Amino acid sequence: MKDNILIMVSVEAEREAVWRGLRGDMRFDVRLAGVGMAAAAASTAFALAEGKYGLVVSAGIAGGFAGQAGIGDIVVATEIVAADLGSETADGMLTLDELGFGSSRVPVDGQLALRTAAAMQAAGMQAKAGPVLTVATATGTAESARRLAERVPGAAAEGMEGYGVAVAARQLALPVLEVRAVSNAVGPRDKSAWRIKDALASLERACGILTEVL
Ligand SMILES: O=C(O)c1cccc(C(=O)CC[C@H]2O[C@@H](n3cnc4c(=O)[nH]cnc43)[C@H](O)[C@@H]2O)c1
Repeated sequence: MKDNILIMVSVEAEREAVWRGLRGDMRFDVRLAGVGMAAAAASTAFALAEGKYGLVVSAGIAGGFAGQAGIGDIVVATEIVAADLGSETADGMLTLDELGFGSSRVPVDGQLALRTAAAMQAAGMQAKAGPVLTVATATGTAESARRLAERVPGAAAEGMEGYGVAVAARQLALPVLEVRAVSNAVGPRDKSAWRIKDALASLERACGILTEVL
């Protein structure tokens, strides 16, 4: 890709891991989005107003859904889904699409997502392509994890920023990718079980592959 690429991460530790992986590739800018959809959308819009980019990437650590992505695995989003954005009803949740207020899903370039995941696999990484959820509240119970997996079949990972980054990119008709390294299982909250170092090491390696694929 000839155009510059904007990578949005939520916290400094992620930014450092991404930078190490990019090994000085000057096509990439890495910016802090903050935590959560709103901060991510605002920070991305600000970054896009300042620079000219051909692709926007949301990157960071994430929770992995059981049976889909384990600790240290990489998930490249095939779609970015705001999984808890909408309205609760007695019969379940209504998405933005069902409410007629736009869409809770942002499509990504499916070919690019598959190619990126395949390049990571070819380099020996545990990587897969699948839906990545954006949630306002990190999942903390088995029941919530089950409900989300049912709402979005094949959901592979959840983070808190992807949809915000993607909505900002979409305003300028820019393509978007989301790359997440799994630090914990989606389910009952147990911060002592988070393997942030492992996830950051995977994220670093994944970003090395991005320099070859993009
Ligand atoms: O404590 C640290 O050293 C540290 C280093 C890097 C990142 C963190 C974070 O806590 C980042 C928060 C960020 O992580 C995403 N995330 C991770 N797991 C989940 C999850 O199970 N559900 C939702 N989001 C998750 C999320 O995108 C947060 O913004 C700490």
